[in-house]
This record gives sequence, structure tokens and C-alpha cells, in this order.
Amino acid sequence: MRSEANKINEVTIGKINYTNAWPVFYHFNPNMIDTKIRIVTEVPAILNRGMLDGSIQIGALSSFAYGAGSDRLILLPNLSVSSDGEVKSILLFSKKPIESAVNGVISLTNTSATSVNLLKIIIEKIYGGHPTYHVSEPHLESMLANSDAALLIGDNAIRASWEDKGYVVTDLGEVWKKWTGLGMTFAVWAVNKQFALANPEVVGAIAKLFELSKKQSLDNLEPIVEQACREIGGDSTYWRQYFNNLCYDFSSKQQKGLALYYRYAFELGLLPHKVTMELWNDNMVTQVTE
Ligand SMILES: C=C(O[C@@H]1C=C(C(=O)O)C=C[C@H]1O)C(=O)O
Repeated sequence: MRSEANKINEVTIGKINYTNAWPVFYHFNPNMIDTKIRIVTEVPAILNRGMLDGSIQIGALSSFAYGAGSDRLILLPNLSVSSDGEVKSILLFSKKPIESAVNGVISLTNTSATSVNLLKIIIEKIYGGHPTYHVSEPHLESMLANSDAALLIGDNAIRASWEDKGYVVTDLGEVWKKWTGLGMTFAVWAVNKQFALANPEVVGAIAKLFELSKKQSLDNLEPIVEQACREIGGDSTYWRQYFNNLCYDFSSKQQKGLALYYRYAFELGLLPHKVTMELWNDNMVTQVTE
């Protein structure tokens, strides 16, 4: 069903401003299609809002936010930020082992949606804990000034992991893998459903450009590694391992891990409804079946 009313002249694309998403954006060149494109570079929480209210039509967002808006959004094929175990940048910093924080006070970064809910699932389902949560700006020391543990993601987590302040550091990707045997998908790429149905060629072209960028980046990580060293710090060995450890695909393996996460999020009331994932494929919408 094509609706002329939904055709627009400019497309707004959401770009996550963390290194973990760079491979899909690094070689993304909007000049290769003849639609006017505006790119919004922001932390996931802000992109999530834009995708859910329709002000951003296409781009990366927290996988949790896709789940929340799955009636309005369609996933783009084979794009994600996932890990199969340790992720290295979704970290809970605690003053004592995690068991002593699960009924205490936990500060949550205000930049995330997937990881804060992953932490809630882990604490409730594995530890049976019921902590008090505070949402804060992602500054470790001020977060820990009045809490037992603090959750950071992305480059804030990476920078904090380089400083040894004696905190216990728990990698949520690793805990999830140990407990479920599955990987976890933190970010997905999605498109506004109405926009996609009205502009299938534009969506197909943009999805191809993302895939092309991902391929070029993974074929040669060095330019991204160099930029990460320059902008974030650390050395090239760290960044090579960091990017190689992440997975940017969204095949049935990643879908399985994410489906379980959605199931638990619904069971615990973190999501108000069950999630059926829908994928945009060759300008067609297909349902992901578990
Ligand atoms: C791997 C990461 O994944 C990110 C985590 C997100 C979240 O928790 O909502 C959102 C987007 C991802 O890029 C990370 O931030 O370290």
C-alpha cells in the first residue's frame, strides 16, 4: 500500500554517537542516493525518542526501543550491534560484588534503553533482587557517590574500564551468555513503517548503503581503529579487539537472543506487550519466527 501523502523530500537518519556503531556508519555516504538526507548524531536514548515519535525516519536505536515501538517500526536486515558473550562496553561498576548491590541502590545511565532493562532482567531473574534505581548522567564517580553500583554503556563505559579504581566490573553481555547460552543484541537499525511503505525505493537504497559501509569497515578496520585511538584514547590493540568482538549481523542467531530478551522484558512488565519482529527484505516485510 503506497501513500503519496507520506512521501517526503528529506529523510532524517539517526546515528548512534558511540564507537560501537561506527562500522555501520563510517563509510555511509548519503550522496550516493538522490534523496536529501539529514543525519542526527546522538546517544541511543535520544534517537529512541526520535524513532518512536516519527521525527527520525530511519537509523540505529536501542533494541529495547524497537520492541516498545514494534507496531510503528520495521527492522532493516542484517544490521545490529550484538555480542556473543562479553561486550566490553556495557558494564556495571559496583563497590562490592554484585550480590551486595541487588537489593541496594543502582544508578543507571540516562543514555541507554536496552542495557538498563537487561540489567533489570538479570537482577530480578538471576538474583531475585529488587533494588532502587536512579537514572543519572553517565559520570561514574557522581553516580557511585550515592549508590552501590552504576551502569554505564558505550564510550563512557570503555573510558571508565581503563581506570582501575578498585570497583568490581560486571559485563552484562557475559552474564547474559552464561545464563541463557545466547548472544545479545543491543542496537538494531529500523525504519518508520508508514515511511517505508510510502518510500520503499529510498528505504532499500539506504539499507544497501548501511550494508556496504559495514562490509567496507569490517574488510579493513584500521581507519576506524585509528579514529577511535585519536578521539577516545586507548591503543590500536584494544580497539581491534573491541570491534572484532562485536557482531554487526542480525541473523537467526542474534534474533534468537533478542527474542528471549523481549520475552523476559514482557514477563517482568518492562514492555507492555509481546514483540513480533518484522524485517524489511527486498522491499517486503517478513515476520521473524522463533
Ligand atoms: C554495545 C553497546 O550497545 C549500545 C547499547 C544501547 C542501549 O543500552 O540502549 C543502545 C545502542 C547500542 O549501541 C554499547 O553501548 O556499549
